[in-house]
Amino acid sequence: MSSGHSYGKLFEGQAHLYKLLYSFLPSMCLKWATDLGIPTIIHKHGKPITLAYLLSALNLPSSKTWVVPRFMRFLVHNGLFAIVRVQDDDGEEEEEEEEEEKEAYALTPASELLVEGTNNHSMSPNIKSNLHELMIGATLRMGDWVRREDRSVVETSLGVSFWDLAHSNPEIMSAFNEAMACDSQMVNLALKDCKSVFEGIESAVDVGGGNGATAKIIYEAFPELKFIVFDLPSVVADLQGIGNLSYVGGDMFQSIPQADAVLLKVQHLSEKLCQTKPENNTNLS
Ligand SMILES: C[S@@+](CC[C@H](N)C(=O)[O-])C[C@H]1O[C@@H](n2cnc3c(N)ncnc32)[C@H](O)[C@@H]1O
Repeated sequence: MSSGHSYGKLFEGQAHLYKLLYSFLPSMCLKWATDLGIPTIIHKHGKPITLAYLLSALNLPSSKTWVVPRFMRFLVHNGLFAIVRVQDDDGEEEEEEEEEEKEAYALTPASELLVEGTNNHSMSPNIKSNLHELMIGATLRMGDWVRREDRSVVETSLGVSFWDLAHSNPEIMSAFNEAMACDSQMVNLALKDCKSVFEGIESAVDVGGGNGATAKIIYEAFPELKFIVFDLPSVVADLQGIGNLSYVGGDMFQSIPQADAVLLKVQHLSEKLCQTKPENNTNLS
């Protein structure tokens, strides 16, 4: 070969390529488990769930049940679930037979964060929004995006920016806001241990604060704090402040309101960066 790599190295390179090629599979299986509500099923079961119970809760066509143990094992390998041994209680009628140990699927800390309906820090809206087919479809167009003048891959893929898409499509906007809000609920957990961070501060601004989910959590803990949620005018237009919590519209790349502390939790920074030339990004450092 002209590059000079030995055949042995090229075989290793092929294995590495396959690894990169299929590295989207953990994400897709994460979406599969979230869409089917498997973390919630396990949680409601109240203990690790055997395959038989899981299949009965999922109620899939019989032609598809073979998928479940394979995907579950893959997700166990990736840390989303754990396998434990339990006494056989799979509900099948086995009269007077000795109880047998079976494998069962248990929640890990990661999948516990995907349980829906029982706590206020479920991350499943985040999974659904970030792995939405429109977003995944857009990332497939990165090659086209760099060849064109489009500001973002979403624009290359869909013809409009993500924000224009979201503002004209209530379903996308609400999925996005839910994703951001559930991520913000994690602040609740952090605040329990880190209250000192806000002590001694009289005012704060949450830049790109969305619908104020993070702000409300902090405001509840520190009602004396003058808290501004700063976001695009179209985002905050219909939002009502309360007490010391207020909403201000504007463009963070032009200016932001004065405050003692600035919060910047903008998960889609890459999207934003794709829309902003590097010399304008110094504000973000
Ligand atoms: C990923 S969301 C984060 C929302 C919130 N910080 C949270 O964590 O839940 C990014 C936010 O930045 C806002 N945003 C985008 N461009 C902005 C700009 N130029 N000025 C102010 N806010 C902007 C968006 O409207 C959106 O609400």
